[in-house]
Amino acid sequence: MAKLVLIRHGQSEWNALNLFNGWVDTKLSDKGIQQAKDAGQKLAEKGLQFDQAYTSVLTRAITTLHLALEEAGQLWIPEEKSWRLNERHYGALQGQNKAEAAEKWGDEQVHIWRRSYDVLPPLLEASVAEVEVQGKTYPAIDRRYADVPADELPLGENLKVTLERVLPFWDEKISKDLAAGKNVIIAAHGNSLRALVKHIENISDDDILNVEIANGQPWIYEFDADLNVTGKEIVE
Ligand SMILES: O=C(O)[C@H](O)COP(=O)(O)O
Repeated sequence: MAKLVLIRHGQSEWNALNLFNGWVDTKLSDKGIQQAKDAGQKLAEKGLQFDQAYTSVLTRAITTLHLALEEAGQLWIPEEKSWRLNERHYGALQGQNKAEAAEKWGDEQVHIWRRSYDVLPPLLEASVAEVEVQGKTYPAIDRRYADVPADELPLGENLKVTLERVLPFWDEKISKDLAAGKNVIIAAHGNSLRALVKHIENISDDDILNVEIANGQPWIYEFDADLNVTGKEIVE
């Protein structure tokens, strides 16, 4: 019986400001740091022992993984980072305030952009090199993506496209570990994890709209050797 723990990163500085993050590399807020430590504490209390960790190439997820594993006394386990576990790319919405976007385009349109399965957000223009927020600039793309084929680098993603780029990583890495009986922990993002959950639980395109994963909240799955889900717990 292999276990898989999914943790959405703790609150980021931009979550706290209600801004669309996407691929912009924001840090954890103080609250987010505490949420990540609390998650690790809860995993330790459950006696979970991990064999492999995966995370994205975004600081808020990496930091969450490290804080949680440190709290659980397992910072030493093998870990791998991949852009395939990144948050969905939020296109031209990145850096915008979610409430202001709803005032500008309407609540319904913004909800569709945020939660629908297959509607793309407004795309970022390829020429846009930086996102500027409150006088600070953040690179839209940087050298961490140097090995990603140019035609795979997104300018905006819906959940469907996010799932399509997460799936090869599930097939090549995560599912193989689980089939080998390894316990795996993944620290990633609200929407890359919703994509994974959709795949793992075979959730319909309509029903995935209502799935929300809270910051720092561990979701624990148990699998048999054929990768059927035999148990699920959301740790409050
Ligand atoms: O990218 C973001 O802003 C968040 O991590 C997820 O945002 P959402 O809840 O609006 O999809």
